[in-house]
Amino acid sequence: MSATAQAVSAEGIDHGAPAIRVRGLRNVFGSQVVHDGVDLDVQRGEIIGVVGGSGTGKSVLMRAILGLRPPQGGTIEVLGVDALSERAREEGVIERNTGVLYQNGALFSSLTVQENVAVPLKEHYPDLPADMIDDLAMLKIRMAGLDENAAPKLPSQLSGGMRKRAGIARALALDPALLFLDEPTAGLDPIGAAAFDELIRTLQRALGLTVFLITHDLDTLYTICDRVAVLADRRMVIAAPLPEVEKFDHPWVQEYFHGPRGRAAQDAKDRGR
Ligand SMILES: Nc1ncnc2c1ncn2[C@@H]1O[C@H](COP(=O)(O)OP(=O)(O)OP(=O)(O)O)[C@@H](O)[C@H]1O
Repeated sequence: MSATAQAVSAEGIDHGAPAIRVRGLRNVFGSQVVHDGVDLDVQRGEIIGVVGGSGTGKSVLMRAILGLRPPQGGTIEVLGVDALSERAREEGVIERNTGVLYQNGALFSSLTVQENVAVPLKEHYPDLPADMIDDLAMLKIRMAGLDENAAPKLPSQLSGGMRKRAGIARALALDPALLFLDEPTAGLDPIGAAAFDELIRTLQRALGLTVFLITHDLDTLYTICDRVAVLADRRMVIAAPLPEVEKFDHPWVQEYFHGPRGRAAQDAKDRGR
């Protein structure tokens, strides 16, 4: 078997391919064109921060990459797999290799934390014995920085920060190569947000994850993102390391990074936050 053949798994995952490759993506709702020619490459093992004004289509982009909503045009590859293909959808390839933390945590309110984390395990590995599922769920709960005491609690019995950690535990359930986070620090106080950023960075390094992170939080961009991608004018106007993005000549970018909040975040980074 050649090296190339070995790098491609039975389910079609190409371990040499970029984590995400989007070309010419077009998304339309009725008469509203949200994306018109979005291109994006996400490299293995990077944390990419996706920013843009409200309604520029950050969540729509994430849902398209996850195969949750077919776009009106363009191509999407995730780990070398055509994410829009029938086969990928039918076999759940993208779902099995990605973990997602939605904005509100999206936990099942009637299930405990441990039961929530077990849901994807039971769905994808129905033959796993129950005690093994419990052990795996507990491991993910600890990896997300939660105490074991949180496991039997319902989401309503947790603080906002703990709920997000429970969401991360569930996102990690299937040992994904890619983690998608939709505004992970929204609603957290600054100390909680900084701790959450730290958790993401630690997990990314320890597990070699690729992280696609939608955020409005400038501190998150400055502290943990390797590159920043900016959605504006219905496309990705730049995807580059922050120093390059800060200098990019675009009105939204200039306002965002050099307005009062942008300057405060830069100062905080310089002081070591
Ligand atoms: N299911 C849908 N039906 C109709 N329009 C939609 C749908 N989903 C998204 N849109 C529209 O697409 C645009 C982009 O939405 P999206 O949620 O991706 O924005 P966003 O960049 O994530 O915004 P925010 O930063 O405010 O969360 C919005 O104008 C929204 O109204």
